Amino acid sequence: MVNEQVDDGFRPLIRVRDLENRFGSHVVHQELDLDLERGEILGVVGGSGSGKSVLLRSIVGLLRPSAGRIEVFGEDLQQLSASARSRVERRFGVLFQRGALFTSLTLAENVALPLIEHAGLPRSEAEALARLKLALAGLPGKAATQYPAELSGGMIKRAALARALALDPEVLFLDEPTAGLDPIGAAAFDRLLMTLRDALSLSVFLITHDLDTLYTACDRVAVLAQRRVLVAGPLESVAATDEAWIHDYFHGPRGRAAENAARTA
Ligand SMILES: Nc1ncnc2c1ncn2[C@@H]1O[C@H](COP(=O)(O)OP(=O)(O)OP(=O)(O)O)[C@@H](O)[C@H]1O
Repeated sequence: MVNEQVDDGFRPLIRVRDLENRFGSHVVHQELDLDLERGEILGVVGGSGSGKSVLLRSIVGLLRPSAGRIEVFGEDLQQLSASARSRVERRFGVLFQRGALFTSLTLAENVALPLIEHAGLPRSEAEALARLKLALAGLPGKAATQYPAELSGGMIKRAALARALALDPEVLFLDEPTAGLDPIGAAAFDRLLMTLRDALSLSVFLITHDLDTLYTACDRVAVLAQRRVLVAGPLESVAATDEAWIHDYFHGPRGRAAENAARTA
């Protein structure tokens, strides 16, 4: 694997080595290595079914890998006790592919839930803090009392982001956050992500099929193919890799359009 890392003298925040994930005889990952550096937005791309979401679930502790090592903040997740692991996992914020908000709760109640359940805050304080998180995610004040069904797709994504930020995470995991958004909404979400990364010193693991996001928001890109991370590095060097899927992805009509848009921006 080619893994051009940011040489800032620190260990990577997340270090995945020799990861294997299999479901029965279906091997999804084998000998997969990946680093997430502190403060970076890492774009994770790959064909449908290449194992991007499975990788995310392995790192955040929702799926036990078949083999390999996942170090987070310098600690090997498999070696930790359940309570130590849950302390590590509390430092993660996750936005899943379909947002996964509770439809029977208002946005403030949705965002307050982790604050009540995991931080033990009383409801009134949790909901006050939830309103701040919703504002941080760019939602107007009145959104706090609205239900998910009353909102546009873009607002739902922002609310899910607010919930992912509820416990002040250090690392944010996003699974296709701009899927289903119109190009203007997607570009606004990309800008919000960069602003939050800078303001909150976040590190971001971002699964995306959105080429514009890769060009505008990501510091590095990792390509999943052939059960592993085939290449990881700055976008220009990844796009120049001589491999059929990578070539078609970055140099097809959509890839060229995204590159031109980024150049003229
Ligand atoms: N719980 C599971 N049981 C069995 N197979 C699974 C399970 N979860 C994922 N898989 C399989 O693992 C493979 C990788 O799935 P994954 O969802 O990670 O792909 P992906 O790269 O995120 O795809 P997409 O871009 O379409 O979202 C798929 O073949 C999927 O069917």
